[in-house]
Amino acid sequence: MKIYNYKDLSKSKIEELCSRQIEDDKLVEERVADIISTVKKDGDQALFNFAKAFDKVELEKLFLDTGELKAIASAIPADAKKAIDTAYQNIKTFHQSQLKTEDKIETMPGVVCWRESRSIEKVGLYIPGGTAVLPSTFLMLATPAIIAGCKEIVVCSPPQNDGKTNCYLAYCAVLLGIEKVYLIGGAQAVAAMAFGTESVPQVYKIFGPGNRYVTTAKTMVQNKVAIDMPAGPSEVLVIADETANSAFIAADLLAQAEHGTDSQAILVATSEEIINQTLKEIENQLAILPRKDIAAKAIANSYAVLAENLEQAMQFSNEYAPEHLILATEQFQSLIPLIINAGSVFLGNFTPESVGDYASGTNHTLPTSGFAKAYSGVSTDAFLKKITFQQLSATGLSNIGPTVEILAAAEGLEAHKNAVSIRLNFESEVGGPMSEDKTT
Ligand SMILES: NC(=O)c1ccc[n+]([C@@H]2O[C@H](COP(=O)([O-])OP(=O)(O)OC[C@H]3O[C@@H](n4cnc5c(N)ncnc54)[C@H](O)[C@@H]3O)[C@@H](O)[C@H]2O)c1
Ligand SMILES: N[C@H](CO)Cc1c[nH]c[nH+]1
Ligand SMILES: [Zn+2]
Repeated sequence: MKIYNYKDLSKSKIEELCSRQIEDDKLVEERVADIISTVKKDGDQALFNFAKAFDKVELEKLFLDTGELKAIASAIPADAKKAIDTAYQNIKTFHQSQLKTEDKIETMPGVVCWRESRSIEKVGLYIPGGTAVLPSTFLMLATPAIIAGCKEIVVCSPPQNDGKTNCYLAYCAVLLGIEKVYLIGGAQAVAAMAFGTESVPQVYKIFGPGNRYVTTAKTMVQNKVAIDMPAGPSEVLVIADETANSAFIAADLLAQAEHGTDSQAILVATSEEIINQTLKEIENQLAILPRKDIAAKAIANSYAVLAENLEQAMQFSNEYAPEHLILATEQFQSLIPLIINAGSVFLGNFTPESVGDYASGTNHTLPTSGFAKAYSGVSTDAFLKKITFQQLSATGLSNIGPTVEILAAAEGLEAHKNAVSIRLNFESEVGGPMSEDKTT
């Protein structure tokens, strides 16, 4: 892990450090474009072929049904079942609290405007399953989809070596009442949900994290379907001062590093000692990790920055716009107002990022690659559309009508003007403002 001194960093070096560009990005784009067009052309057959090529399994069918899911789920150990149930309850409680009805607003006398939510009818959820199967992602995506009231929920996850999925993922399906899990991974899963195949229903919006193939595919199908956001390889940025614990910081950095070799684990500290101690801790903790090779590569591609103070550290963090931001300092309260860009924030020395990954209740599907500058993480809102309504009484129309007539004339759109004038004239013909105002 390289160490930089913030005061020596030029603007262009900061930009380079904050960019998540990888050399073979172009190659991935070409491959993904090819996968998408093959799925569009060959449908199910392409999915069988890609499962063989990328997941090394010959599938007999592309999905597991309820009976199969129940049978697989029955192998789940009791403690895991209990842990999933607890995580589910917290995620449900937090996401249910996001359902809000908005007030009706009278913008002028007799002019009433409001918004109502409607669920997106057909949604597709991608559950990663390449380097690790992530049943936690199933909870994070399906729970808000169900709360929002989505009618059709299509779930895809890569097949495992036995051509099935594991008992944890199957248990989530049973718990959530999802009747089918499609055994499709990578860009081909995204293409299948975007365009539909003989077996896979087409959806209106695709959700879920994934590796570079999945994320690139999501960005490429956006002229056909909506997507939640680019949620690619995991990343964490830890801001630390002398009140932090270097063993805790190392553990948090390694937690995201073990997701994949392209994960990013960034430390921005106000003390050289904390950086050096953390690097030592990383070495110690790496040694005992089963996925040490993956984590070590991700750590090697990551870096530390020495900042003069916490405000400067925050400045770097806002430029980086991390998926996860950990404020490993007793001073975290004063930093909260300074946060501009971050997916999800973990406050103080006793809030490990892993709690948000699994069970605190917040969603772990979050923007990466700097997209936290513009996107939010998945929430119940992401599964809803907000439809605006307006209703005018006769008084309302006479109050607002002349304004609209003038604006329509200014744009040279006579028919727009007339849609107002015809009503105002009708009113004056029948004798002044229409008798009864029926504004809701
Ligand atoms: N941002 C978030 O919210 C968030 C949340 C959870 C996980 N993640 C990230 O999701 C990612 C999961 O990645 P993963 O690989 O473990 O699982 P994945 O399910 O995203 O990808 C596995 C699939 O990738 C495809 N693939 C693999 N190699 C390929 C190749 N050479 N060419 C074409 N396709 C190929 C295969 O079809 C395979 O099924 C990790 O990077 C993790 O950090 C992000
Ligand atoms: N850290 C991931 C989001 O970047 C989410 C996750 C799932 N399981 C463990 N972690
Ligand atoms: Zn994680």
